[in-house]
Amino acid sequence: MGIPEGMTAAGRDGVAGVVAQPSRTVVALDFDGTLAPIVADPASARAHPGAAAALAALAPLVDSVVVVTGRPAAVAVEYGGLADVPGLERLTVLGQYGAERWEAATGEVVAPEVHPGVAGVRAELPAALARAGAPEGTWVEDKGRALGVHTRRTADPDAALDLLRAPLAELAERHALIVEPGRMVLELRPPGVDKGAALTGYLAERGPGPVVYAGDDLGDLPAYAAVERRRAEGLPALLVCSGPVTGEPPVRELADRADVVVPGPAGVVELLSGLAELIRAR
Ligand SMILES: O=P(O)(O)OC[C@H]1O[C@H](O[C@H]2O[C@H](CO)[C@@H](O)[C@H](O)[C@H]2O)[C@H](O)[C@@H](O)[C@@H]1O
Repeated sequence: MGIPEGMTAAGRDGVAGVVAQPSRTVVALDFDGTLAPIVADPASARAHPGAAAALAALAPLVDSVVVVTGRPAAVAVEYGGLADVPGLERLTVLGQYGAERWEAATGEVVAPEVHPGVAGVRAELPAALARAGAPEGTWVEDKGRALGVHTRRTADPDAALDLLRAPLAELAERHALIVEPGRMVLELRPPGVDKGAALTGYLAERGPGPVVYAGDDLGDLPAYAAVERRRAEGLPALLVCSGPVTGEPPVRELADRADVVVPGPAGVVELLSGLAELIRAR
């Protein structure tokens, strides 16, 4: 059975709600650290080998499945192997914290104009990193409408983050961007969107019903808050924290608010499979 022990009472209510009303249930999932194991090189990240199959088994049983990610939507689709998968014909991917939207039905990404501040940050970032003394291994991920500064491959990733936080905040602010902190990364991105707004907008489209959300990082906290608001309205919900399997500590704020902490993407895949099993067995 893929439903882990030790879930909160509210989480058990969430599971019961999903099983009672699958056709009204939205299943929302983060990508890196939740569907895809964390790896040192962001370009090498790929979904857990069982992820697409678990999603494809669950999707026809529920209202909808949506991936809500900081990645560009097209990148999550590619790294997730999520295009042209039987069972995932209705999949939605909300990328760049909700700024982009990809639908399996069209295979296209819809997104607004790139924020003008991104070009300025892109131009100034190398000099800003040099001035700040960014250690060897600091790596910039250019996501088109945002830039991520990764420290995972430096000798001391946390110290590197501490060193870079203030200079990157100053650079972002001068170009009207914000800094989104994550697991060994500081992302300079436009304000006005986050996973909470993205998920709230998506849930409003789908109507009232149970919701499952799984995430692993600070950027998932606004989505947790969106789910907690639904729960306060009396709708069943299940909050899942995908705990790190890399040796790093879990994101405490997330683990403390989750109904259950599972061991990384393998645990998420098992839980999704367990939900599908329970729905089919009802
Ligand atoms: O919202 P997510 O799907 O969780 O995306 C958040 C960021 O994830 C990626 O970085 C993280 O995963 C990398 C690959 O495992 C890892 O090397 C890095 O340390 C993590 O922070 C991605 O590179 C970013 O673009 C996403 O915004």
